[in-house]
Amino acid sequence: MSSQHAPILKKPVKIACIQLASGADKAANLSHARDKVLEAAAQGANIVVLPECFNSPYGCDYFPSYAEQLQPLPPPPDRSPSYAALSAAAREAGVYLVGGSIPELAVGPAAGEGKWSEDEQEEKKTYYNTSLVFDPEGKLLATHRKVHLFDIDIPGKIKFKESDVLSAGNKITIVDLPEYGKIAVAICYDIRFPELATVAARRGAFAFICPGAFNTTTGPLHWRLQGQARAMDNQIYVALCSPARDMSATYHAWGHSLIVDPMAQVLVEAEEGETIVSAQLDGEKIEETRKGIPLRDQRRFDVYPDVSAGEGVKLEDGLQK
Ligand SMILES: O=C(O)CCC(=O)C(=O)O
Repeated sequence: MSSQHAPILKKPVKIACIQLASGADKAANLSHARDKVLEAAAQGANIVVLPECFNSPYGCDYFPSYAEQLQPLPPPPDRSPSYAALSAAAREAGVYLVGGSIPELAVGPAAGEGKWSEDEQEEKKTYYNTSLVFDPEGKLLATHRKVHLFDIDIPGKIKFKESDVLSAGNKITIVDLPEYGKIAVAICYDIRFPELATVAARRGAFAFICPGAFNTTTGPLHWRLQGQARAMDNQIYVALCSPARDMSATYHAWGHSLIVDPMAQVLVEAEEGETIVSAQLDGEKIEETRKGIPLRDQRRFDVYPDVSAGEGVKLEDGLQK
């Protein structure tokens, strides 16, 4: 067996997606998320996923007022209560925690644009949609800033323009969970760009994990399909974690958190209310799928380029300090 075909998931792992009901009260959202993470852990989950923007309502109007400054890392609890809550929940529950996403505020040099005077720093505010990943000791393993901003306009249905407020991240995020192997983390609209999952899978990820908040227009058509497509193309597991739907909110999340196996079978799928869905992931299933349909040995990089290769791929290499 060549190293390319070595097992990519070292042992079976149970993953849980928490389809969280959040409201306008950030402290209440954080405390509720903690309870649900503990509940998922009590059900045997080793990796727990929260939804996109789990500490706030979702929408451009909310990003600045809910944003927290993460850098320099680690932030003290008064600067980032969400970081503190996620780290504590991961530790308390003893799980790897993909902390959905939160609006992040980067100020001055932390925004990555060089060095400014204090006055100038005040003016240089950059917002990101950022996911934080913690280990079972509560240590931050990685951050992912949403790479593809959700800017769409479907006349009469939905118009959304994250780029009015947010800046885009510029790294593909692959996180090593030492006991299990590598996962890829992306956020919502990122899933529509198949390169991210393909790069991650070809670089050894066993799962593509995507906190997301599709809506009642695109959700019914594309949410499950995107999950199955990324799983099928790459012969890996995919987990999509949505907020619960709240018809009193300005944005109506689709819900339907789901977990897909490497054959693109949906193992479990929620409806729209608050719930936890979970599934056992098994490296044997990945290997069996790849043996049966041996895409990995049949690619024609003499005919088209390998998107996962070369200097052009920008990976999260540690943390954005
Ligand atoms: O791609 C879609 O249809 C929805 C994406 C989205 O809601 C998001 O990126 O937050």
